[in-house]
Amino acid sequence: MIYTVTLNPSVDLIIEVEDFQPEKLNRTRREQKFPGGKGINVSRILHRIGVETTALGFIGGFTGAFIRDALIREGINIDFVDVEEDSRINIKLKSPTGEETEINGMGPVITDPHLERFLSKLDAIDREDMIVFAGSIPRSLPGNLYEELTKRWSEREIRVVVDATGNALLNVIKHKPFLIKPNHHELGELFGVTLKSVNEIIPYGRKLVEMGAQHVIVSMAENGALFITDEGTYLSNVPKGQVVNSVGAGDSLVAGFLGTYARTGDLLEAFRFGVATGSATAFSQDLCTKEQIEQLYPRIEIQKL
Ligand SMILES: Nc1ncnc2c1ncn2[C@@H]1O[C@H](COP(=O)(O)OP(=O)(O)OP(=O)(O)O)[C@@H](O)[C@H]1O
Ligand SMILES: O=P(O)(O)OC[C@@]1(O)O[C@H](CO)[C@@H](O)[C@@H]1O
Repeated sequence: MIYTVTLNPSVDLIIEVEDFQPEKLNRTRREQKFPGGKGINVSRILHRIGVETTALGFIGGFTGAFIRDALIREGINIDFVDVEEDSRINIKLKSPTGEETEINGMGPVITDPHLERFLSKLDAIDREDMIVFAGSIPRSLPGNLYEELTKRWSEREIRVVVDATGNALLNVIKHKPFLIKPNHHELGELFGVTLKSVNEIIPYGRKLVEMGAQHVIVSMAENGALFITDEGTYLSNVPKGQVVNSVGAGDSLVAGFLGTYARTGDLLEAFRFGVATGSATAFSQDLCTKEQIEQLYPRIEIQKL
């Protein structure tokens, strides 16, 4: 079982305007709503590729009901803690020229009893399972929550995956997470540098392995992705195509990787399938389907550097 944790799920409201004008009345010409949040996206993809998953986290109010109903309709196992306030709405504003602007909400207050209820659900996890902590930590929860949980589960030899930014990511690395997946901007931010070329990115990605991460994927959008382990560094291309909606592309990469690794135990195969999954989502309105991944998969090539 792959458990995903989304501490701050969202309704992702994707809106498209003809020609966005600040300080004017703008009208949408297309709108879509999806259950969102990084861990939830990982679970949605895992389910589509036939891997057992349960989505954990906190949901509340009418938006929480939308998220719950949408996931149940898709057949995804969920085990959320209910909170009193509404789950957030995250706005993804797209313009026809391809620019994407995001406004992510704060989310509901999570109290100590909510947190206790959530933590007790994690007791069910055992050695064969994996747990994915993905997305930002809401302000009402301790900022070191991922660190504490990664330490706890890694010590029990459970594979922990963390997709977060800044200190929430930096502080988990010493506890030897199975996988972390910063994009190249996030990697640069961790070290206070701006990284532009693959050659600049590689040494910083390797540092994360030296600091404790077992496997690191650095995604670089249309410039491919790097997979870095103790044993070596690998570069993947990405297929060329029309980006329709990149929201969730990074989460899809994580899900494709983990799902394939859980099935085959083959890290490079997992990386290749993961990249195909990320691109398939970038080229779709919603998250991608298994068929879309399989179409792109033959176009992905991995080379050892
Ligand atoms: N322009 C693109 N063309 C092809 N594939 C893409 C493109 N952009 C993203 N992808 C795919 O999505 C994966 C993740 O993209 P990216 O590096 O943008 O991660 P991210 O910033 O975590 O994503 P997001 O936050 O949008 O979910 C890439 O490795 C690639 O497979
Ligand atoms: O605010 P966070 O938790 O950092 O990110 C949340 C979010 O932007 O990430 C997902 C895409 O990766 C979206 O579904 C969701 O809206």
